[in-house]
Amino acid sequence: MSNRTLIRGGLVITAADETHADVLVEDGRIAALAAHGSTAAESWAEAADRTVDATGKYVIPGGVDAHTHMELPFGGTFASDTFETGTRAAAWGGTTTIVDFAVQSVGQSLREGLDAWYAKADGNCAVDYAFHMIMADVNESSLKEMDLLVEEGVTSFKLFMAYPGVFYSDDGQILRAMQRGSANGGLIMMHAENGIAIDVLVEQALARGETDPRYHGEVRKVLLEAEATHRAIQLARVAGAPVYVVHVSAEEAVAELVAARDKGLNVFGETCPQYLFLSTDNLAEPDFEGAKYVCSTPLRPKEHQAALWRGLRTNDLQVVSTDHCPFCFSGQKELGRGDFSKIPNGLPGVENRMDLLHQAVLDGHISRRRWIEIACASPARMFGLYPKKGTISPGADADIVIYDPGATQVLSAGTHHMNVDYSAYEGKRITGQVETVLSRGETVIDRREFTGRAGHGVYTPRSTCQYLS
Ligand SMILES: NC(=O)NCCC(=O)O
Ligand SMILES: [Zn+2]
Ligand SMILES: [Zn+2]
Repeated sequence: MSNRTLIRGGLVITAADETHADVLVEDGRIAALAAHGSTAAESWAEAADRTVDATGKYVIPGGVDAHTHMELPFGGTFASDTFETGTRAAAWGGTTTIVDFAVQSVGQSLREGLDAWYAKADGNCAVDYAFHMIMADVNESSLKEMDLLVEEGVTSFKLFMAYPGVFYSDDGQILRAMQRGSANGGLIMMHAENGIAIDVLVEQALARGETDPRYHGEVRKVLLEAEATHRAIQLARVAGAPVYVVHVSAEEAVAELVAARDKGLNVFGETCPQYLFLSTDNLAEPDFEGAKYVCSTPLRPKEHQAALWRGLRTNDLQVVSTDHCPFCFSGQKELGRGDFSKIPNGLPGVENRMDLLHQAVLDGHISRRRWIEIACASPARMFGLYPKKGTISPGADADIVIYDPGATQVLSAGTHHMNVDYSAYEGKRITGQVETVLSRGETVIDRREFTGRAGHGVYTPRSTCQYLS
């Protein structure tokens, strides 16, 4: 027997439309939409097993966070959210799909790395999940394996121009991976920073006794992000491949993307809430507090934010992901006391993205529909999940958030659900809050109570990029 939920009275917002409509959910999928009070909607009300009242609320697609690092090994420790805690926090924040990064270490096959990530996530997730593959060892054998992964639904590969000796690939390796991706449909995601030059500057800074967290931002220079972004784009052109630049933070890097896109190239960019809302002022906080804000690419001076917002409005940046990679201040960030280069890189944020971007709507940076586009629809299209994920339309998975646009909240480690002992946004006032969340029709947050379970979330294979022109 089928199971029917009716979501009544809300304003349905997708990337394309805003409509006053009721939404019928049947067996985990969206069955139909109809105007409030229409004959169809009234007939559903009689037949529904359950009705959710969304009067005065937004009815939006569940968020798609295309950049998370649950349990990532980094700098001698592990990101503090497991798939269980991290996906539960994602649900609390209105995100119903994450795309996490499986890691190939040097000397490993892609298969070994990917299987390890399947095992970490299996049976533990509260919301649906998929994987990108980090390639740390591009060689004949791993290049061949890319074809198999694309067939299996792992259709994107992150390469690093940074972190020599850990994840770094040289230009020849990058070109080869791009050529392979061009042939098999895999999308190359690029961490664009000149890591060789950065390591020289790190060594020189430490030799001068510059050990505080703020020097992390000073050595990872804007020019070295812009140079790497430019180089990544030129390599992609040579390979005839698209490229997606992750965690863009600098105005000069945005300019490289704009110039390439103006030429009609399939060059894409993602930024993250930390670059939109935080700055080098945070990195400079005294008493080692700046360590909470150490990530790469680094936070930039506030003046860069305008270019990021503009890029999001003009679609020169298509996606906002979190790069959620939490490390506790106590015991983890502290590994870098006396040497900023030993601070594990990454910020928590999977729970905060939808709210921060709603605040950006209220602050006039983006429209409501653009909020849904950059947080739900575009990441789904970019990574082959659309329209199953990222929208509210018949046939799509019933991943739905009832969002209260008038509720107020204060972000804090005292109330968040991420497994980390600080909030990067401590004390920030937000208007808007997730009220209820459905994941494939199951209620995982019910009027601000967690009703989900580890194991509800399923692995979701992806098709290739749906964003190419
Ligand atoms: N971004 C960051 O600082 N940590 C996670 C790893 C990466 O995305 O480069
Ligand atoms: Zn990165
Ligand atoms: Zn990352």
